[in-house]
Amino acid sequence: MAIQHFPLKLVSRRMLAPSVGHYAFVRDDGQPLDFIPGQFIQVHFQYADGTATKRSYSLATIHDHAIGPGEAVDIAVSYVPGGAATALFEGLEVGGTVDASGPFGRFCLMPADANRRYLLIGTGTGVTPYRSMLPQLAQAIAERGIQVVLLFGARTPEELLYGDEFRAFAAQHPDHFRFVPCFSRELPAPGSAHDHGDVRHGYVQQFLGEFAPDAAGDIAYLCGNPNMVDACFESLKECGLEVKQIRREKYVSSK
Ligand SMILES: Cc1cc2nc3c(=O)[nH]c(=O)nc-3n(C[C@H](O)[C@H](O)[C@H](O)COP(=O)(O)OP(=O)(O)OC[C@H]3O[C@@H](n4cnc5c(N)ncnc54)[C@H](O)[C@@H]3O)c2cc1C
Repeated sequence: MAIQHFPLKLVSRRMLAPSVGHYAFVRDDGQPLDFIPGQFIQVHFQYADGTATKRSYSLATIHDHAIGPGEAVDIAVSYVPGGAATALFEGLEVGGTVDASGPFGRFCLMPADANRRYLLIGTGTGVTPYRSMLPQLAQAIAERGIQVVLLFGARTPEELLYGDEFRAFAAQHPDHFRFVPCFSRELPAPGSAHDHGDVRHGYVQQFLGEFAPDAAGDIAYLCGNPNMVDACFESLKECGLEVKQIRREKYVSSK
């Protein structure tokens, strides 16, 4: 898939959590954006001294092929105190544009996968590739009857990005898709929206063993905080998964 350089115009934005924004752009050059769910784009800008820099953002768009002209190119941006791209995104108004390139990356579901189960593990905005993969997962459920476990690490219930959407998908596929939020700081209040039983209190890596990772049938995806990715990678290898069965995307700063 050819890498392209294109302008993105902001169409709308909303807060997903106190410090995470959902940004919906359209390509301002009227062209489609070919991508495979799980891939990311880069946003190019300059520091105050004029030095060029860029940051990477996973595509959150729920799609299973090219995003057509005028269709939304979605990303979720976590605001980092003092962050250069954070300042760019916080100051961006609807109608404003950013320079972007992409798509990049291989953190994707593979057509040749013959596994019985996907273990999808993410923290914070690291869950966005899985949002994008939902149509492909629905297809794999329909065609291959696969199981999917989504272990999503957030500090608090209000940081459960796209939680309603994942829960709705789980309700549509009750025998195949399990959504397990892990809250490191605070559990949902009894009776609140996220208080639906299948939640954990702690870090995602603490609960991997509960799902009995299985070298014979599993492929695991790890996305987000680099420490989480490393910890889960080691745990999964100890469970017998081969490196090729563990696909990783670390959200490191690309300054
Ligand atoms: C493949 C890939 C995909 C990515 N996808 C996303 C995505 O979908 N959404 C998203 O929000 N980010 C994503 N990131 C991270 C993103 O590219 C930026 O690194 C991040 O947004 C910080 O950029 P910034 O310019 O605001 O902060 P910077 O100016 O780069 O950093 C400012 C300060 O904050 C620290 N810092 C940087 N990142 C973090 C962090 N996450 N937590 C705490 N401190 C931090 C830095 O060390 C530095 O001290 C991705 C990274 C990669 C490599």
